[in-house]
Amino acid sequence: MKLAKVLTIAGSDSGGGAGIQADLKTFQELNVFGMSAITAVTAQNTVGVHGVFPVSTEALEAQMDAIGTDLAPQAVKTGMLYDAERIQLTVAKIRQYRWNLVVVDPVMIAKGGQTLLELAAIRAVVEELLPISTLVTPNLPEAEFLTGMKIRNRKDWREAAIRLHEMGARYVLIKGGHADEDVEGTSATEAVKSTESTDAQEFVNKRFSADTEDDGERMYTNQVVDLLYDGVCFVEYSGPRIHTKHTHGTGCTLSAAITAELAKGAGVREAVGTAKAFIQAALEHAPQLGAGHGPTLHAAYRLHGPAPAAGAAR
Ligand SMILES: Nc1ncnc2c1ncn2[C@@H]1O[C@H](COP(=O)(O)OP(=O)(O)OP(=O)(O)O)[C@@H](O)[C@H]1O
Ligand SMILES: Cc1ncc(COP(=O)(O)O)c(N)n1
Repeated sequence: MKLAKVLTIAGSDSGGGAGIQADLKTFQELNVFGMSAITAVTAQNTVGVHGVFPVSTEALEAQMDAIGTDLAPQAVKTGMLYDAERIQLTVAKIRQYRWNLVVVDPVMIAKGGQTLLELAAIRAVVEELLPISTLVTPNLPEAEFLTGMKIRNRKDWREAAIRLHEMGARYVLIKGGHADEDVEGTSATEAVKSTESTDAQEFVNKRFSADTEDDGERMYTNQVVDLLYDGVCFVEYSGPRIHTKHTHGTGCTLSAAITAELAKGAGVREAVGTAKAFIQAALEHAPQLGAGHGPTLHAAYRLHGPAPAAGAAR
């Protein structure tokens, strides 16, 4: 059988747990041929992000052209795109080369709170990236940023998915890793307050004014649930919450696994189920590295098999 080719357009994580490194490890584990276009280099370890160095737009364009003119990928994933200029360039190349299976992980803020996407670029994510995406995979704070609404309960969660679908994403997966946090104090609202860009403040504040009443069902605590919406149906993927601080790169790994499965021909529902089992196993067997938030074990799904009860859709 022909080997499926997959491209990740994302930032490099020197610590190896997230970004390009997590994506390529995941692609390898799921038997697809991984390729990369690097948007920014981060100096990062389990303790935090110590530096962010954007790659020139010329260098980013040259990487995407090199792949587009020779190694046509079956599916593409975007991760940390850093700013509006790099988002616009990425969208232009996706259109030029007709890459039409596109998984967008709208990476904005690292687990440690450091900004990985300039706030002024949120407008470009909404207006340019979402309309060309097959699937968008925000975590809860990112879903709040993109929709402008607070997500306090399961009713809000579904409402946010509907809004993201209306904004142009064909499928929406809102991940629940952050559902055990204090929703009032999410990094989304805190980050808006601290930004120096008035354009970003105006844009995000306007979006946050569309608030909803807190009258829905409560969030989940013992389970981690990811919610998929296709414009008609909701599907929940549920697995036991693993109580660990080693969750660095879980979002990158999940979306990379989905991309790999789509490239091999799976449908979105099936691909998300496999990816959820992949990340569950990777978290359960996290190698306990570093002094801070360590990485997961990307080889765990192959070495130990899918974790029981992971990836169950209902
Ligand atoms: N403690 C946990 N136990 C089990 N599954 C988890 C846990 N934390 C996250 N997950 C799973 O990991 C995936 C990523 O979820 P999360 O909401 O943490 O995304 P994220 O914040 O984008 O990740 P990151 O920013 O670390 O890359 C989801 O499939 C989620 O269900
Ligand atoms: C280059 C890069 N891309 C993505 C993330 C998000 O991962 P996390 O939220 O676990 O820090 C990251 N830290 N670094």
